[in-house]
Amino acid sequence: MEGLVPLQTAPVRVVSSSLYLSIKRSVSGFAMDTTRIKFRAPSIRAQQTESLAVASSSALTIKEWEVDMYQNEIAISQGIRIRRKPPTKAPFGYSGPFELRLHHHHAHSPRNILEEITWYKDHEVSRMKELTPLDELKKAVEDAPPTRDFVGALRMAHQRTGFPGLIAEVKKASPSRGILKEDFDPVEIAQAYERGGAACLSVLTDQKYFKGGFENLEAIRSAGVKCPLLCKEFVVDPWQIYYARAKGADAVLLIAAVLTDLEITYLLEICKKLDLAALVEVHDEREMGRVLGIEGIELVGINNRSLETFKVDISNTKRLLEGEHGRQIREKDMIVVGESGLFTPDDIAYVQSAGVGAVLVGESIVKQSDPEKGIAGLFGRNISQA
Ligand SMILES: O=P(O)(O)OC[C@@H](O)[C@@H](O)c1c[nH]c2ccccc12
Repeated sequence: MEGLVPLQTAPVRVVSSSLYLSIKRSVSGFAMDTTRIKFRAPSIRAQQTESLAVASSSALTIKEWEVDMYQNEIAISQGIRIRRKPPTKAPFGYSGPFELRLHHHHAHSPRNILEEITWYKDHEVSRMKELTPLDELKKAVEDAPPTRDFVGALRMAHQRTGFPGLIAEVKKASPSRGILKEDFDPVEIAQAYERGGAACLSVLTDQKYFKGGFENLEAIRSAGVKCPLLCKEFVVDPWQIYYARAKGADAVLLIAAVLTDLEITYLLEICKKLDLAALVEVHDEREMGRVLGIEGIELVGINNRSLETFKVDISNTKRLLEGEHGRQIREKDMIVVGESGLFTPDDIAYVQSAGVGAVLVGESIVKQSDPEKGIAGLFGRNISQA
């Protein structure tokens, strides 16, 4: 946590600035005062305006490039391999303090699927923001009905059944498994999950890679499903949190492999403000260590699938809960969610004995012609009643 600015000085003003830009300004502490550059122009004489504008825009381009580079430096220092944007060439041949680093940024194509999704998301979000600016979302959020208690629902289900609380996933397809269900009716699936005893639901909202959508989230909510809903997205910008809340989410996913510690801290703060639960997802020891250093996390997900290689190994959950990390998790009373690759009652028993209080399951139950029965098959008994 060293190097973090206290939250009150971190920029809470998210209007029209991307998360990573605003955060990085505060982290690296250098003066990137774009407002000043812009505001100075009108006050000078007309014939100077144009050349100044050119100079300012070069200065701005350089500063923006530097900001990206600083962002990468911070991420690299935290062991984050996912680059948040395709690296661009240094503007005007300028390399600043990064001369020695530049050879790391040659690859202009994504190195793995998570990086590809993250780059695409950045692009998608900037387009969506133009259609629905943050101010508009803020108004929608004010009028939105209150959220339902995601964490409470998991704890209650655990008490009621003696099994880890189930987050059942409404997922049509994935980059690793292709189409999971052709005749996909999100509302029907959600209702079947609820009847089958799911504590909460996870709804994929990514269109391009998972064939999901925010319309599914909205439709499930307005169909009267009572289970709290997790918006399963690749969050790279605070705008997405407001959007998820406006579309009926009760919780959002934050992936530690793509977000720096400060970004997670900042996004958690926004979730708190909007009454949303946050599921912070890790895949390895390093990410688990980082997440344990961040205050205020109630739900930590251990993904058994690598989003870089697609390799699935459920012993990942056990490994990450051993030793010092497991001790800290118990001490903090966090709920651990075992995620991905769970198919049988033995799999459930295995991750339960490793220490999870909840599981996130998609493929094995969504594929069934009757997802309600799929849940009973997964647990080895009907969990819809006590
Ligand atoms: O279908 P599975 O193997 O049961 O996995 C569900 C869920 O864990 C998986 O969809 C998931 C976990 N973390 C993610 C992050 C993004 C997209 C998807 C995921």
